[in-house]
Amino acid sequence: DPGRGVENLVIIGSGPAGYTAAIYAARANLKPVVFEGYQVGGVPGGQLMTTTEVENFPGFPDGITGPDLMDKMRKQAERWGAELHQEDVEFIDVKNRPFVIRSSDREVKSHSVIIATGATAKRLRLPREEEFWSRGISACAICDGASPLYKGQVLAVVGGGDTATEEAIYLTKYACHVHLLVRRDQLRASKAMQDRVLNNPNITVHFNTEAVDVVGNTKGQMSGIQLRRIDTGEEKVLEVKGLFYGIGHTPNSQLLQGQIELDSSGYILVDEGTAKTSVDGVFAAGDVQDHEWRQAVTAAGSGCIAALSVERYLVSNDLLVEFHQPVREEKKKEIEGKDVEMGFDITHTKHKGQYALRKLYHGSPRLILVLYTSPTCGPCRTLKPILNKVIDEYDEYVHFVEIDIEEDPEIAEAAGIMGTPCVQFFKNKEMIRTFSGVKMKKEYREFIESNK
Ligand SMILES: Cc1cc2nc3c(=O)[nH]c(=O)nc-3n(C[C@H](O)[C@H](O)[C@H](O)COP(=O)(O)OP(=O)(O)OC[C@H]3O[C@@H](n4cnc5c(N)ncnc54)[C@H](O)[C@@H]3O)c2cc1C
Repeated sequence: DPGRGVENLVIIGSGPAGYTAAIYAARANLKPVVFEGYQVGGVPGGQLMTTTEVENFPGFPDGITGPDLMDKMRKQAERWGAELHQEDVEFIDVKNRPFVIRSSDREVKSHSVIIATGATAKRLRLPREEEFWSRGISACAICDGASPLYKGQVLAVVGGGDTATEEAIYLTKYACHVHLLVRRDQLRASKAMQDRVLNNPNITVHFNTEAVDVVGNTKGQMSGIQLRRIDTGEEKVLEVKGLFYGIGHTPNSQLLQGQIELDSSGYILVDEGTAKTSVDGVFAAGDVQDHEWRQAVTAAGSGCIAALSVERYLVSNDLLVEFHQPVREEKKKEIEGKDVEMGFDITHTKHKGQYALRKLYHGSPRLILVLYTSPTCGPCRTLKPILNKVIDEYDEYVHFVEIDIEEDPEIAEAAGIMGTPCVQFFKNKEMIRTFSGVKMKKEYREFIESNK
């Protein structure tokens, strides 16, 4: 209990900036408390959880997937004693001291704060966007591209920058053709990405074109996009089965509005070359204060600067309480592929693969929770430990099966899975509820509680 109930440092965010700050601060024995986020500003691990290969982060000559890189950063922060909570910060007061930071589950007082909340993908706000969200419209090609809904179909991506071009190229792995819809008469993406898109026969680029709305068929499925030419005003329907957004990001600084200085777009203002915000003791790192470079390595670098600045700040204000880490408990083993190969046993609660699902579907007297995942889906990695915890609480009441939709595509298709992660509950051979995406722990708990 350093400082009698007041922490040295709270870090908000768990992208490269947040975890790097956590590693440095934990190594300096500050025992930082990290709010990793959960839903409001993106998943724990941040934006790299939504990408496949990261080929420009130093130290990985053969590249590394975004989720693997973030797993490593998280483990490194945990190893040095950072206290991690997968919760969104809902309220912060940096006008009074000590600062107060509150999530759904706890309130923490702290002498210093690092804001590393990154940025969130923008939406187009089309009239029928909500109706088709996750049922045809997605903001994450990497998470949803492999789903049966999009495989072998004609798809569209909106945007003209690096995100949109990367998504269009990625989707050609699964789609039969990809249309790239660009409002301007040119691409904003880097020259290398432009060349890859323009030379790809499976991508058609539509310049001066905007999406006006989504079109559905009589079965309620998405069947196309209403397009408008910016230059002529001409409208037409482009037949596609999926629409992916790649139109940039909004800084996650809403929590700080009215408390520290932000620029007109909402980016946190810091003194040039430092992590110092307009409030002494509050520091900012990563994309939430950087609209220019927006890279994993620059975010990590600024996280390092922020943590070192916090240490100096605490020392110079005589606030630092050193904390020496206790030995940590070993973590519970998660299910692995080999558990499946070792044979099916209905007395076990956790299973994997279609064989186990079929056996349980026909033979389990319990509520069955099926988690559909895909290998490149970052949010799936966020959800797994959360579900694991909830399943442990209801051990004898539920059976759990994980289905990888790339390994078992026919199961995913039969179940109508349109994106990952997706959770379905079955009881007495009937599907009784679907949860798409990552939900709050309490939503799964409440559903199990009332249906166990
Ligand atoms: C598709 C894609 C591919 C990319 N590929 C590369 C690449 O190859 N190389 C590269 O260098 N960069 C790449 N980038 C850019 C890179 O991901 C970002 O620059 C970097 O992740 C920014 O890190 P960050 O720590 O500032 O924020 P983020 O990664 O955005 O993380 C923000 C964190 O804050 C948390 N958060 C937000 N609000 C709250 C709240 N209220 N309470 C608690 N937590 C909160 C979120 O949950 C998240 O954990 C890519 C980005 C995208 C979208």
